[in-house]
Amino acid sequence: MSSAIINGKEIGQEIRNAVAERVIRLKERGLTPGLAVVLVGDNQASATYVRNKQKSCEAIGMFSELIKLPEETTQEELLAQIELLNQREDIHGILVQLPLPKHIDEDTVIATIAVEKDVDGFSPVSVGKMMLGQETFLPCTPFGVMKLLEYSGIEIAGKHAVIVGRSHIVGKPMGQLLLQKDATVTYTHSKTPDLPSFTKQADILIAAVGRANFITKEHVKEGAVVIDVGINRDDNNKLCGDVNFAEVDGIASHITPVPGGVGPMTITMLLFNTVQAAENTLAK
Ligand SMILES: Nc1nc2c(c(=O)[nH]1)N[C@@H](CN(C=O)c1ccc(C(=O)N[C@@H](CCC(=O)O)C(=O)O)cc1)CN2
Repeated sequence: MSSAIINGKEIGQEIRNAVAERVIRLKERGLTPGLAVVLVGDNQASATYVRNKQKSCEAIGMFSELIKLPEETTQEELLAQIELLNQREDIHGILVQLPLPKHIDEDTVIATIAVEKDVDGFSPVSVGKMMLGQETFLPCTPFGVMKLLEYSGIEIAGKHAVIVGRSHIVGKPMGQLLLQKDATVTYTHSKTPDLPSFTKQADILIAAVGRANFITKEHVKEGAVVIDVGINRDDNNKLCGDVNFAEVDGIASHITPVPGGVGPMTITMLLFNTVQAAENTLAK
């Protein structure tokens, strides 16, 4: 029997509808949530993601502004732009699209975003608060995965979650969020020896390693929930995840497809965080 598909497009749309209602309420109070999207350089994939983010904002009545800077922008110029956005009252969320050109230090740039506008949840203060379980903006991709599990009725407490990948924006926070919901969490990565001996123990397997079709049937326990965070191109330039879907389908109880699984949730949770940031300004 095939695995149940966790449909990120459908779940994302349901959440976006609820976020759109919150935008209407804010506008009734004279406040339009505003997102600034900063894109540096000519990365084509980044340009597409940024366009999608702006379209998604418009679709639910939010304001978005694109700050498009050339590849040769200096770090100082970029930091000055962020400082200006930090001051603007019509901008509630700021995101700097990653990756940045090599001559710019991502950590320094992210740390410059005001924490109350850090809707990507990447700044050291946001990450620290998340680790402590304090209220803050959660990074959009792991936050989206938590929503996928919740909307699919998947129990987390007491389950063994195995994360493959240890990036700052997905793997590390993912483990923390699952831990906060009482999962037992194991972190693994591309250099873990005998990886299948770990992944085979997973009730919930999160693949966030960034390698096309890396997770095969030998990695997956019968009945596991498999969440594929990867966005890769295969040898035929076709979009694919970190999980070999054809092999794992039928072994997992539930699986996310690529495209249409985790990806749409990343933008959904960005909208969610930006509306929250706007609401927070009224609560002050
Ligand atoms: N500042 C940030 N930079 C980056 C982030 C991020 O969360 N914040 N994440 C990724 C890219 N990303 C958003 O920026 C992103 C990637 C993929 C998708 C998505 O919807 N994917 C679709 C397929 C899209 C396609 O056809 O190419 C899917 O999986 O269905 C959304 C957002 C790195 N940078």
